Amino acid sequence: MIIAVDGPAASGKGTIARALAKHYRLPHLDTGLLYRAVAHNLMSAHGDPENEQDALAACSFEDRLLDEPALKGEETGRIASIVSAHPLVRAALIQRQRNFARQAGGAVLDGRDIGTVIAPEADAKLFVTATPQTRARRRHAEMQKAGSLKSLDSVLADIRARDRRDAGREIAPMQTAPDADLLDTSYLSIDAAVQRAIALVDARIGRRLAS
Ligand SMILES: Nc1ncnc2c1ncn2[C@@H]1O[C@H](COP(=O)(O)OP(=O)(O)OP(=O)(O)O)[C@@H](O)[C@H]1O
Ligand SMILES: Nc1ccn([C@@H]2O[C@H](COP(=O)(O)O)[C@@H](O)[C@H]2O)c(=O)n1
Repeated sequence: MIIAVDGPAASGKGTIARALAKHYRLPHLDTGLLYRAVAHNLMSAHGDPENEQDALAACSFEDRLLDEPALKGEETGRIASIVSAHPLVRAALIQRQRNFARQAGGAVLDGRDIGTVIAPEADAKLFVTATPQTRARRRHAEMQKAGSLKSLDSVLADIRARDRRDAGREIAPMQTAPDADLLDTSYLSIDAAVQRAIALVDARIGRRLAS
């Protein structure tokens, strides 16, 4: 069984994807980490994220790099959203994601284009979202715990800029797959959001088995 969980920054898709993976006993891939790994390599090589060749040169890495804590930094996320707009970067990472999705027994993947590009055949697709203000508050709280002094207004501006890049790019833009279930977590606790996600996935699986 393949479950696709897409959505914008700080929407809660990773939290939900990890919970779904635990519930259905499936492996999970946060595909954002792949683009963050590219950003990390490019920054280490002092490359230009706007330069597609510099970004392509940063696409070769071992899976163990995905465990590097530095990948979760906000600047790495910002650079990731720039390099992810290059067609050659997306092409370099697509098979790695498809192989993960199509492994025996299936998987849960979260990102921006799982239900539309990586695994359009997924058995269940969720598009997780929340208001920009809610997402900024969540990201700001995360960053404060990590010692950041960045203001909430600045985090909101970053969230909006990231949304514009992710939804506005030519290739594989962030968008809701026609057959995805929308899950707005703005006014849901984590537990309520997870329970809702499980109900949506169970309903999709049930309909598929009945058809
Ligand atoms: N329903 C919720 N209510 C309150 N906080 C939430 C909820 N869902 C997630 N969070 C918190 O919001 C933050 C971002 O969640 P998460 O990492 O799952 O988002 P994401 O969409 O995967 O983000 P990104 O793609 O930017 O990494 C985390 O600190 C998480 O604990
Ligand atoms: N499937 C994906 C996943 C991510 N991206 C880009 O990477 C950036 C960082 O992702 P996070 O999930 O860690 O926020 C993100 O802003 C996207 O630009 C992508 O293009 N496709």
